[in-house]
Amino acid sequence: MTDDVLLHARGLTKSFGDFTAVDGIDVQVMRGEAFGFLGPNGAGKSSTMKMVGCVSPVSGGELRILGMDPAADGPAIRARLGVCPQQDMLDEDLSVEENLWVYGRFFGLSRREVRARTDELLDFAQLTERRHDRVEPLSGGMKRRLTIARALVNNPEVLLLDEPTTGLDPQARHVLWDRLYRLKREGVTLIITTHYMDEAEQLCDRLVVMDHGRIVAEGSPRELIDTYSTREVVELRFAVDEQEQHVDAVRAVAERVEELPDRLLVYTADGDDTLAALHGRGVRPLSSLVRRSTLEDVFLHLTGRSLVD
Ligand SMILES: Nc1ncnc2c1ncn2[C@@H]1O[C@H](COP(=O)(O)OP(=O)(O)OP(=O)(O)O)[C@@H](O)[C@H]1O
Repeated sequence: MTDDVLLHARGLTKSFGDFTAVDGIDVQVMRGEAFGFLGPNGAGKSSTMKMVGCVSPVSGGELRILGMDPAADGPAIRARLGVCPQQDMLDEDLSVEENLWVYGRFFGLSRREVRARTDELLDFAQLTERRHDRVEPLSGGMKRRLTIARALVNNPEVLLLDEPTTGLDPQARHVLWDRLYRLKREGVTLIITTHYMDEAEQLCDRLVVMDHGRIVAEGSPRELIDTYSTREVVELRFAVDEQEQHVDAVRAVAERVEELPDRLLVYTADGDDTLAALHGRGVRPLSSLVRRSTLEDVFLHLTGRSLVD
C-alpha cells in the first residue's frame, strides 16, 4: 500500500446483532480524490463512515486509514481527519466563533492557534459577519458551513461528509458545493456519502454505488453512466390509466424501457430518433422529455429501484 492510499478497506463489515449493515465491502480512496458513497437510505453509508471516522468499531474485514488501524490508532487517525456527521451537533447557545474555539481547544490547539485559525475558517465558511451571533437562529445552510468549518479546525488531510446537503434548499446546496470544490482544489481528500445523484455527479471523481450493505458498482460518474446506461433517456407521460396500453409499442422501438408508476423511461442513444419512431407507431404521450442519462438511471438499472424510493 502506498502513502497515496488514504483509505483501504477489504471485506469491511459492520453488524448490529444478526443484522449486517455493511457486508464485506472493498474500497480504496486515493489522496486528493473526492470519493463518494452513493446509495438510498439504509444502504450502509453512514455505518461505513462511522467506522472510517473511528467512532464505531469494525465488525469484520480490514480497514486502514492513513495507513493506520482504527482499532489500535483511533486517536492518531482522528487527529488527521475532519468529520461532518449527518446532524450538525453545534452548540446552538454559543456564538459562531465560540463553536470553533471550543472545538479547537478540544483538539488541543493553543488559544492563539485557535484564534488565528478562526478568522481563516469564518472567511472560508462565509460567516465572518455572523461571528458574534448565536448559532440557533442561523439558516440550515449557514449551520452546515459552520459544521464544515469546525471539522477543518485541525487542518485535516481527509474530510468525511455524511449527507452534506440533506435538508438544504438548492441555493444553499450550491454555496456548499462551491466551498467543497475549494477544499478539493487545496488538496483535501473528500469522502462523501449522499443519496443525491446530482451531488455525486457534481462533486465526486470516483464513487461506489451501495445497496443493502454491498457495493454494486464502482467508477467515475461518467464511467458508470457509460457502462450502465445509454447516452439519452426519453421520459414519456401518458393520460391517467393509458400508460399500460402503450408499453408494448414503446418496447418495440427501444432496447430498454423502465416502467415507473407515473412515466416510462426509454433508454436510447438518440432521444429524438426514438421519439420519431414512437410517433410513427402511433404512440401519443401527454408529454415527452429527452434528457441525458444520470446516476439515477445507473442505480435503477443496477437495482430495479429508484434512489429516492
Ligand atoms: N446502531 C444500529 N443498530 C441497529 N441497526 C442499525 C444501527 N445503525 C444502523 N442500523 C441499520 O443499518 C442499516 C444501514 O444504516 P446506515 O445508517 O448505515 O445507512 P445509510 O445508507 O447511511 O442510510 P441513511 O442515509 O438513512 O443514514 C439500516 O438498516 C439501519 O437501520
